[in-house]
Amino acid sequence: MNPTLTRTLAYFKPYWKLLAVSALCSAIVGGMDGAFAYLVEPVLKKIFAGGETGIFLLIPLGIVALFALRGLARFTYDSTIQLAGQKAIQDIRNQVYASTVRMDMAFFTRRSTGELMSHATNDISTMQAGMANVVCGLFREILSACSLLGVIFYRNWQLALFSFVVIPLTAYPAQLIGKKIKRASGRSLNVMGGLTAILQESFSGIKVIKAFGLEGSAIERFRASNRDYFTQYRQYIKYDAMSMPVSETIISFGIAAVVYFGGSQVMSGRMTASEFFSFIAAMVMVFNPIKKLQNSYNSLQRSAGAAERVFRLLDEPRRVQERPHAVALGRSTGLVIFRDVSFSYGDEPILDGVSLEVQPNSMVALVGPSGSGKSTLVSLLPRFYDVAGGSITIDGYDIRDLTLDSLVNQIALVDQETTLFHDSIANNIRYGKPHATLDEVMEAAKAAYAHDFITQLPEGYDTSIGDRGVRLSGGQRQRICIARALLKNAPILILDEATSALDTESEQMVQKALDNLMQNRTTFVVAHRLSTVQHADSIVVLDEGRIVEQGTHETLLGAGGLYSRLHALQFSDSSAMENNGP
Ligand SMILES: Nc1ncnc2c1ncn2[C@@H]1O[C@H](COP(=O)(O)OP(=O)(O)OP(=O)(O)O)[C@@H](O)[C@H]1O
Repeated sequence: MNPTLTRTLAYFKPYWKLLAVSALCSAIVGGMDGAFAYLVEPVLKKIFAGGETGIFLLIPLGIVALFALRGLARFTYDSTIQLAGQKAIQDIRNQVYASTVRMDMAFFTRRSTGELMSHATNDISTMQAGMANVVCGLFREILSACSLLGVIFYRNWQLALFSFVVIPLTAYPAQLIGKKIKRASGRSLNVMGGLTAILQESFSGIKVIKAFGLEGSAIERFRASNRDYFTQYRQYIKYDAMSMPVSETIISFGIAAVVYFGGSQVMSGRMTASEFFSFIAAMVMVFNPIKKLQNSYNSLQRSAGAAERVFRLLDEPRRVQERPHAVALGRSTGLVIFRDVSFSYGDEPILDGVSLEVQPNSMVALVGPSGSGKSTLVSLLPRFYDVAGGSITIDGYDIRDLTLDSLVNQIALVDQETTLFHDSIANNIRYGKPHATLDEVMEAAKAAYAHDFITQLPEGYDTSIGDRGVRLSGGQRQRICIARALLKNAPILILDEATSALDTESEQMVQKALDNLMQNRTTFVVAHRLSTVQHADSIVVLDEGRIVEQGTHETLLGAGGLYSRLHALQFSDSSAMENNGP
């Protein structure tokens, strides 16, 4: 069996009881199709023979009873199989989300958000449609076809053999068309990924689009992508619509031949008329499940394309992995050592031979020109990426030998993105410690200078924020992020340009909050504005991925190197701004 199909079907395993019930009911439905065709013969015989009024009256009652039983079986069959299908799809969707969220950062920089969203929504819906169609339809149609074929062969095996010479003729074009559908549908889904990416980008960047008056070109870009999707989908429609008429036309030749030969057998007395009717009834009925099986095949091809994409995502190797016997580190002292660390995102080396020892509870500032590798260096500490050479240790443990959970517990991060989720303020702060009490949340908010503005909001700590919630200023958002980090109370803190997006007034407030946060922690500060890091225990100057200077503000100024040049540049900038100011 096709490995994608085998893997998809494996998701049904936990729901085998539902499948068993549905299989039983589908056996009843399928078997009854054969019974109906078989009964045509004795019923017609009785009618044509005439006389037995009692039995004659029982026939309509029997028909109603059989249909009622078949209806009940079909209802149970349909509802149980759909339930199993939904449960399996739910598991796949959960697995796709969990495995995507757990991927390393390199994975997310390689793919667009829209593309990932498309996997979790469009691809899984397509898989769902295919699976419902196939798993729901396959078993019943096969049974139904088998029982009807039984009747056909029982009634007249020579005529049956003759009839079925034409049936394999339908298989070849059906298979050919099915393959084309798979290719066309795979392409249309790829374009759908692009479409979702444009939607996601333009809605999240709507401010820039408006500010630059780019609505027109955004609409044109979307239109072009939408047109592409339509073109691809048109291919799919064409093949899908073609498959049925082609096979039906081929089948009609067979039916004509069967009627001719069967009719001549009746006329020559080798078969009774009621046997012939029973044969024809079964023959007419058998094309229905066969056609449905062919539809299921097309649907299967389409969903196999989507399933392959979903499985490819699930199989994507995770570059950052937990080692088999990883150590769960308790609260560390915060001693961090980088030894001869090198790193690159692609071919270009980004960090080269970086060695740095950071003492517990000290503050180290990383400064240097844009692109010198400051953010990259700190992103290696929580293992957003793994070093290419050298090592990083916390309390003497190589971070790659620690469990991922215990490593993450050592580190709190505050960056300029101030990511808040669509949830209450209290719960946003709780991301730092999921089971924190409201008192703990408030204490953290007070230390982060956020308590006062939070209590002035309409619903205080229960106010909803994030994408669809109340609007907060950059400084307020940042203070909530700081409260979150305070609540986490990790021994190591990373501040990556935490104040660079703020104006001077809110920066002062955030700086006070940060001062509280930095107490008794090893702190890495990535900063553009040198004024914010003058009091750091150690200032590390990076240039083109190497440490070129290290020392305190005073010693570095005295040394007259890159730091003093950057400082002079910023100092002249700020005095120029003051001179030109209002
Ligand atoms: N996800 C990524 N994929 C590929 N290259 C990257 C990625 N992130 C950063 N880079 C590259 O790595 C280099 C160092 O970037 P990094 O952000 O670490 O520098 P930085 O000193 O923090 O810069 P800035 O001060 O402008 O934030 C740059 O050349 C950048 O283009």
